Amino acid sequence: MKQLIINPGSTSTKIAVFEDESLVFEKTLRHSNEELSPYHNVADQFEFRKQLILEALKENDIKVESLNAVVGRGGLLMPIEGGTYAVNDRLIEDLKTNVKGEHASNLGGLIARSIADEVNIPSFIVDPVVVDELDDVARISGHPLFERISIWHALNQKAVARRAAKEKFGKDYNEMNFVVVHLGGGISVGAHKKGRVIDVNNALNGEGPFSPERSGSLPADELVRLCFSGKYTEAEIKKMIVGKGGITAYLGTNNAKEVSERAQSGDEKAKLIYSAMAYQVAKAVGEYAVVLDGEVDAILITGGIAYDKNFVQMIENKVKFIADVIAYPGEDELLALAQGGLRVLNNTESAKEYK
Ligand SMILES: Nc1ncnc2c1ncn2[C@@H]1O[C@H](COP(=O)(O)OP(=O)(O)OP(=O)(O)O)[C@@H](O)[C@H]1O
Ligand SMILES: CCCC(=O)O
Repeated sequence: MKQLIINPGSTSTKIAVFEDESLVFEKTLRHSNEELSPYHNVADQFEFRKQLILEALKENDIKVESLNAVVGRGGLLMPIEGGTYAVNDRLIEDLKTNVKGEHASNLGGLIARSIADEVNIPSFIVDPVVVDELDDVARISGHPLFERISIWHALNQKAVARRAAKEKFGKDYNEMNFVVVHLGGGISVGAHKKGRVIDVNNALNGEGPFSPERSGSLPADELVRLCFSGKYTEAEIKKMIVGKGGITAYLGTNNAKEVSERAQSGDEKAKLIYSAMAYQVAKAVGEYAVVLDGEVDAILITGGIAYDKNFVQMIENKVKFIADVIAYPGEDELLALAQGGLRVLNNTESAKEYK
């Protein structure tokens, strides 16, 4: 079975073609702040990203007609259990209307369906960012008007945790306790207890460590003051939290690799901010280790920034007293999406219906 896989992230669109589980072709289409800045919202990037994908397929002589399915990473939907979902009209409607807000992965389902429909093949999404397995106690925020919700890098965190369980421990994911850290354009840290993620920072709505383009948790009183200062619109303040927060706000770039290089070549501000990001991630690891009652089999660090050994080392120095740190740079998301689609195409699983 040949599938096109589409994984739109905040700063990139990763694509691949798999023949069953074998990779035929893979490409990361990177999008700089400058390229994305003309688009007012994520949905406006639909045509831009779709055309880049079609061009990449053409350049590599892959015909859309040769595909059996298209799988996209989705999306900010209603909270749902994990699994593979057929992209139905309801799902498209919710992605188009941003039912739970804007997110790059909303484009995954939209572009997958659009390409698949042209050649009459099925389209799917797998383990979207809204997979919700929180313990009830973790939902309590501190005020009844605010409920904590689960928005995180579910697909990659789970794929990496399954891989570590199998490769490093020879066990099933459901037997293990891990703290998993995803370091991408956004950062999420999750407590995986016997196959369920019982607590995780909402990486999209101002919780947890800051990241290349998100502020993470901010001092609440200061934030309220800013909101009522009359200096900023609601949209501008939201952008300070997601899109133009974190490293982007401090250093004017969302490129952590560039910041790492600047830090190493003597830029003191870059060094301070980059170290502060590692410091906040390490603090979060400690927090989620407590969620697991200190029973942590390993700390897994993944995502694009995990390619930076110095950054991983900064975290490891602070958390190695908890458990061993294992780095999985990049991500297993493309394969995880392909496997999700394949389970349905091979009839080992039925596609779930999004209602
Ligand atoms: N060798 C490296 N050293 C430091 N940072 C790196 C390195 N390679 C990639 N990165 C950084 O990783 C970040 C992108 O990570 P990733 O590709 O996981 O994010 P994304 O898919 O765009 O967003 P998200 O993971 O939040 O959905 C960028 O800031 C990039 O500069
Ligand atoms: C929080 C879900 C994934 C992301 O936006 O980085």
